[in-house]
Amino acid sequence: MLPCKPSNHSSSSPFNKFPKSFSTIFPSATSAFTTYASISASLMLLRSIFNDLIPYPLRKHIFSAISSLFCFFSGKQTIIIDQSDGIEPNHVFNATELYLSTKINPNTKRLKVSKRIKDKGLSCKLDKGQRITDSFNGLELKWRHVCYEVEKKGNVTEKRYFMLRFKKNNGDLVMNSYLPFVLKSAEMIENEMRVLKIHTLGNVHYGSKFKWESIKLEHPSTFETLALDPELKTMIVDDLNRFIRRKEFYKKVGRSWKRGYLLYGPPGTGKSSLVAAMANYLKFDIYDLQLENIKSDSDLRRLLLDMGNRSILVIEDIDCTVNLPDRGHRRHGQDKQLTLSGLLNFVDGLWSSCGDERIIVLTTNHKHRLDPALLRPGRMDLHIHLSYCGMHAFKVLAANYLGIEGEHRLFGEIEVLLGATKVTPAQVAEELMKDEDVDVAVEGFLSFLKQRKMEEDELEKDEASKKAEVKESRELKIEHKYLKKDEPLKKAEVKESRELKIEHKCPEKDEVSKKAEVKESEELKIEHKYLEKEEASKKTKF
Ligand SMILES: Nc1ncnc2c1ncn2[C@@H]1O[C@H](COP(=O)(O)OP(=O)(O)OP(=O)(O)O)[C@@H](O)[C@H]1O
Repeated sequence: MLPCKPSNHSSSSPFNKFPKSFSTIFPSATSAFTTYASISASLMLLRSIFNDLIPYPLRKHIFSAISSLFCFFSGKQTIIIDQSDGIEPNHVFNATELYLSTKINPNTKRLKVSKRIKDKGLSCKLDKGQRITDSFNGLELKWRHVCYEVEKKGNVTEKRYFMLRFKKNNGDLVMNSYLPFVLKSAEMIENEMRVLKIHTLGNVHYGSKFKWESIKLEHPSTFETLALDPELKTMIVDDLNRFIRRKEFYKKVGRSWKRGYLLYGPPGTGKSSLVAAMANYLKFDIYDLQLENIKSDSDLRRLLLDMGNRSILVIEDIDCTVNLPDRGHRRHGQDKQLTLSGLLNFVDGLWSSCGDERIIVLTTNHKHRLDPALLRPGRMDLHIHLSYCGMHAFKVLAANYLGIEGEHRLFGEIEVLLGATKVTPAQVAEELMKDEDVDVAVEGFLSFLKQRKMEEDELEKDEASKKAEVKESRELKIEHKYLKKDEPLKKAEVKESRELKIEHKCPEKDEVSKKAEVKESEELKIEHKYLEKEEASKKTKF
């Protein structure tokens, strides 16, 4: 530690080390402060006089003329990016703000930090007046965030812009490469930070008009956690990637940039989980449309037009939500009802072109019940069948729920049973969650499968015996019918035989009568002979 020197104004004062003239040149701290205060007061006075005397438009012109003059001599070029373009927000401004928030460094003196409840982390922005230097392809780019106040009819509003300065003659590079790079980077950052939402029809309806209401989508399903056949999974992911990167292709071939998926399969096979995985993968919002709440085609049209881009419209259980009459079956006086054609119009009609990057997903447990018009190519581009759990899907679930990477001693037995039973991924998931101990959980699942197999076998037996019963009763019915059919035949036969008998009896009768006739003729003959004899004797007497 340095020893404290006693204060001695005579020779030890630092000021005394300088020549006498120096202390007269530099004023004391008090007089310097007084001078500063009076200068700034005069400047403020001048500023308010300037503001009062010169109207705002003229002031603006003066300032811009001064800054142009300054730019001319400085050898720099300047780009101004205003907060708004007329009444619309300026997309470049928002993108710049987002991009620059990633360029903040420890030298940045003042930041604005915020976080909304739904945001993932803190968001930092440049405060007004702050500067940042960026570099791009060896070019130095100086940004400044400028805020100013505008007074209009007594109301003061704050306006903001970003000022970008760079060396002259680099305008082309900045306009054609750097600013597009800023926009692209901002889009990527936005995707990264984007809070996905699920929109549903609110309970409240304003003047009988339903409105979308949204909450944060927190479904954790991803393609990694989804238990699907690997080939099917790859096919779906490839299809989504192709759809996203083919904006220009859709334009070229004259199709609206949308894609339709039909997911079908038994309950609990992961249809809703697949929709959530798609949304998380693409960073698309979900619009969950419950058709049973919609009364007419015009309601449907309005809701669909209210949807945002980069979204997935989901209509779950389309086969049982509503009974949609089609164009031909619309009853007279019911023009306002919801129709199948109204829905189809959205799927591939004119309304479908209102909006970009839209995916439509219909789900059903019974594909065969759907109207063929809905399944026509071009409406539902891909039909995805989600089925019972196979070994691949089981391994994904075992890894997710129990952390089993690779094999387990009971997997062989499980594979055989899975091939012989019908178990949905939802049932597997439920069983695997029953215990935290891996072995206990897998053993539990194996006994569940055995139990299922026994139940299914019994059910099969029951069904087989029922089928046999049904078959038997059918045969009996057929026999009965045959017998019934035979009865008139038999009656006819009996009648015929009777008639034949009668006919048979008749010749007997004839014989009797013939005999009688013969007898009669014989008697007549005898009578005749007797008469002839009598006459002959009479003749001899005479
Ligand atoms: N393929 C799967 N991969 C991972 N988990 C799944 C899968 N299928 C079902 N599950 C699990 O089962 C639960 C229910 O599945 P989900 O709701 O996706 O089935 P669904 O086919 O949509 O059923 P429903 O037809 O009844 O709506 C999910 O929360 C998930 O935990």
